[in-house]
Amino acid sequence: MALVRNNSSNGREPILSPRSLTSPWGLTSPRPLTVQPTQEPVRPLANFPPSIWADRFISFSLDNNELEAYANALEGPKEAVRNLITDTTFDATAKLKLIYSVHRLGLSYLYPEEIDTELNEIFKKIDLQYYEHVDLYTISVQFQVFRHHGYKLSSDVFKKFKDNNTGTFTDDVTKDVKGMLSLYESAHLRLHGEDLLDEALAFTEAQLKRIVSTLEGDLARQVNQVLKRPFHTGMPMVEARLYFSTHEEDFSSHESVVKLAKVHFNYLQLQQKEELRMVSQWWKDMEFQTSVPYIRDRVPEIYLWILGLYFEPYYSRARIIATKITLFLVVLDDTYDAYATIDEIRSITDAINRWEISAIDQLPEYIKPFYRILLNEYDDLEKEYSKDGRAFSVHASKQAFQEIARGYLEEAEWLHNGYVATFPEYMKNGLITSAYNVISKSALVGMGAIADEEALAWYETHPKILKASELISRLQDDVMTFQFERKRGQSATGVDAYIKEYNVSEEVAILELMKMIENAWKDINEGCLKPTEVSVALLTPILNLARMIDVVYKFDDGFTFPGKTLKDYITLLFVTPPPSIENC
Ligand SMILES: CC(C)=CCC/C(C)=C/CC/C(C)=C/COP(=O)(O)OP(=O)(O)O
Ligand SMILES: [Mg+2]
Ligand SMILES: [Mg+2]
Ligand SMILES: [Mg+2]
Repeated sequence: MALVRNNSSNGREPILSPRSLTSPWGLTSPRPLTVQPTQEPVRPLANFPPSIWADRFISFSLDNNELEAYANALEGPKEAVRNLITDTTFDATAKLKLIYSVHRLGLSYLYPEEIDTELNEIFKKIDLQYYEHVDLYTISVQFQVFRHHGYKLSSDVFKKFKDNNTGTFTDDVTKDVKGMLSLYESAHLRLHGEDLLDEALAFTEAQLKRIVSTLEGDLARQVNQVLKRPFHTGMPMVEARLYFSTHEEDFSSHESVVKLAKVHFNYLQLQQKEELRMVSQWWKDMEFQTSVPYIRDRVPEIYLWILGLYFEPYYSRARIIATKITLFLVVLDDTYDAYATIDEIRSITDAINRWEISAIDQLPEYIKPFYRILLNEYDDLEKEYSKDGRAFSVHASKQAFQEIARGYLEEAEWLHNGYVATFPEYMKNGLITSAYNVISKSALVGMGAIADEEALAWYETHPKILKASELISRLQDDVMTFQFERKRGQSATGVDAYIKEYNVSEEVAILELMKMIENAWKDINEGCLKPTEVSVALLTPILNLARMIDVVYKFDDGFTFPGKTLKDYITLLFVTPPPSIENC
């Protein structure tokens, strides 16, 4: 029986034999597949670029005394900032500005109750009339700070900036760069039906682009930064570092805030470098580079992705677990998309569904080590978490992993049969292959008591906010990866399904998918407003997953080709020294 994928009937370019496969970046297949060309199947090799980091992060050596010293150094400024947040002599404007900065610096998780009490008090007394006499920048900061923390301040606060006669924003707005910048940030918190914010987003974006080259200093840096990526769609840790270096004027009058931010950056970097060392060492020890050399070798990138979900120090173990499981997903995805034959895919999927070590015999040799490691890791997790009654979370992650394998198989069957799914059919499977169900459930495993059975039951209802995050993942990835995937013979992307379903051009299909992504962001924003269905601690990773898709795929396929955005992020967080704490 020929172990060859049927790629001729899908109407796309046939996959070339490995011998003639030349990658877009000029490398020929590194695999020794040409040794027995008559017996070896034709594999859909992608020749993914290698890791840009090699073993760089393995050599890190944590000095526990240093980590402890930072932990101790955090205590003083932490209490000082708590006192600022609860200080009764601040007026509302000053208090909201402070809380805004604390949040943007990635510090609000230290004061959840205090911040909520303060905001609640101020929000109760808010009178929309008050905003009639307040400038655009101040209103925008207040709008954001309330929405960041789930308080639905009405977008009507911006109404006065529109000219009733022309229906557009007033000249005063156009002259106020800081105001526009802040309105642009605010607009990303928009909800369904907030047309004013839709308009504000388009207007401020156009205006800021028009004037950016005329600006200087911090303001120029701030505008360039926000145009690249606004805070709301960015990775919180990176946004905190950027905010610290370009918005000093916002918080420099509070010495304790400056000090806390600096020590916090230093503490977190040490902890995170150690976590990255651990997963890098594990990856090396598991010898994936030898057993599955055809995959995208992306340990720092996947660790970064998970760090994007949650950066709080107490989720250290949770990050390690979620990183490992996400790395398993990379192996699985690339095996299905860029190596295995359809028969092998069926057999691997079956083994993953059976989930028993005896199933290893049915697998092709190259995937056996992966299968063994997968089962071992989950076994270890089950043992570890049975002790405190949390094995349910491990089971949920495992089931989601089995489900995604079936989803990947479905895509492979479509491809094998030369079938382009209908759009609804594609989306049903696409939400599964978005990987965000597996990742978000796996993220719960190490989160501790907060991620209890009730939390999991909520996940199992497939809530709107999770669906939205999955949709953003699936479609933003498709929009940015479909050309590369199509060239290689894959046709299971949302772009192709949309074109087929609605008989539109590729450009129109992409625009429509981008609109769906925008709408999903509004679902996410709505899902984060009070009263929330579950605690903010459980919602935030879902919001952050959507943010990470924007980070990775806004400009290109940043995961397959990680030399731009992700390289910069990894360098900033794990290589560049944080702000020095000397003299503070
Ligand atoms: C789908 C997606 C963006 C998932 C994000 C979560 C994540 C880190 C999953 C691991 C697998 C992965 C990197 C898929 C993206 O590449 P790809 O374009 O090859 O994925 P595809 O084969 O599903 O299109
Ligand atoms: Mg893939
Ligand atoms: Mg895939
Ligand atoms: Mg893709």
